[in-house]
Amino acid sequence: MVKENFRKLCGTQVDQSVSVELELTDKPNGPNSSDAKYISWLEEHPSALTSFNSMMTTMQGKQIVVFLDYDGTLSPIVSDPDRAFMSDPMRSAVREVAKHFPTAIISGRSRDKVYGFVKLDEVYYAGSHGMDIMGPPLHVIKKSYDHSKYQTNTLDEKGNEFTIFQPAKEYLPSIKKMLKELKNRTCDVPGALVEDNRFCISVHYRHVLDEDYGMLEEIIKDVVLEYHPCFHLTRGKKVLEIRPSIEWNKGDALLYLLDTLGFSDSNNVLPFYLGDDKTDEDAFKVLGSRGQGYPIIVSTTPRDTAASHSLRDPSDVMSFLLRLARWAEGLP
Ligand SMILES: O=P(O)(O)OC[C@H]1O[C@H](O[C@H]2O[C@H](CO)[C@@H](O)[C@H](O)[C@H]2O)[C@H](O)[C@@H](O)[C@@H]1O
Repeated sequence: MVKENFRKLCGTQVDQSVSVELELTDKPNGPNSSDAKYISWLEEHPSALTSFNSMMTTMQGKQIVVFLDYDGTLSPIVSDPDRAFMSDPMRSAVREVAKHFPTAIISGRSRDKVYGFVKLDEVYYAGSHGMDIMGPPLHVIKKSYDHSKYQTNTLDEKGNEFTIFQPAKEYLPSIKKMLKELKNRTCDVPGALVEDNRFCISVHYRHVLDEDYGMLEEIIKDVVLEYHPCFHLTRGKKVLEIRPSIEWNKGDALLYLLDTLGFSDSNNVLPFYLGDDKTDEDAFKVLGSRGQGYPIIVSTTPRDTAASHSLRDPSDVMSFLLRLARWAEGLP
């Protein structure tokens, strides 16, 4: 019964890191079958580097806005989540892009943690899968978004004005309780790591032995069921994430930021969204349904995706950002 409920909570989502592993080891048609699959997938999701010039032909007269995921996009996936540092060259590339175009980072991490990794004041940040947004000050731009209940205008330490938008504010007391409970109950599962992402919680199992995984899953589903239906569970790369059950995801965060930047109904905006994980698919779909911009998936393996284009890894992402910045300067 509990298991059934747990399946309901998780939906039919598949842990992509698991499917990637299967893909790499299961090569029924010989050693090159995964390469062949990747090549045919590339035909449907061409590289944003090789398609760069043709993409740019649609840019004329349009305002580019750049949205970036963090883990797996601006920083490679590493075994210790606290050490997913951004390289200096990547930081420079993001800084270059942000000089020319409004740029935002939308991550599952807490906003403070992403800022701690990126350390750039010239970009906007949306943490907790978009449930904690630091965006442009609302009084200076056209505002068509009515979420004043969750918005506050404020100043940063340097006196810059900005707006904080937190649509899951009222869930904070429950999240704190869950966090404590999860930390207490998982401390006997070797390798399990509970990460506080402020408006959501990640439980990492990358270092949990296969034989202990079931026990960890049982603990998490017990805790989530206690708070169900106010919270639900989603899956990422070797991580289970507990999130408030509000209708708000990275796609909504993208729309909110476009709106606060003054582009809610504009046909003259061209958003790029670069991301590697399932949660980024919500943003890809939003761009698809607006029929605007370029959703770009970062992946070395073929994946089911709503993205139109692809990049292989963070190093490709860096090349793409530098190319975009050069294009803005009128350089080839
Ligand atoms: O939306 P994102 O910025 O992509 O954040 C999603 C999750 O990323 C982090 O976990 C993932 O990256 C870790 C570091 O490379 C890796 O160790 C882990 O296995 C991955 O799942 C982050 O720690 C999570 O809290 C985010 O939700």
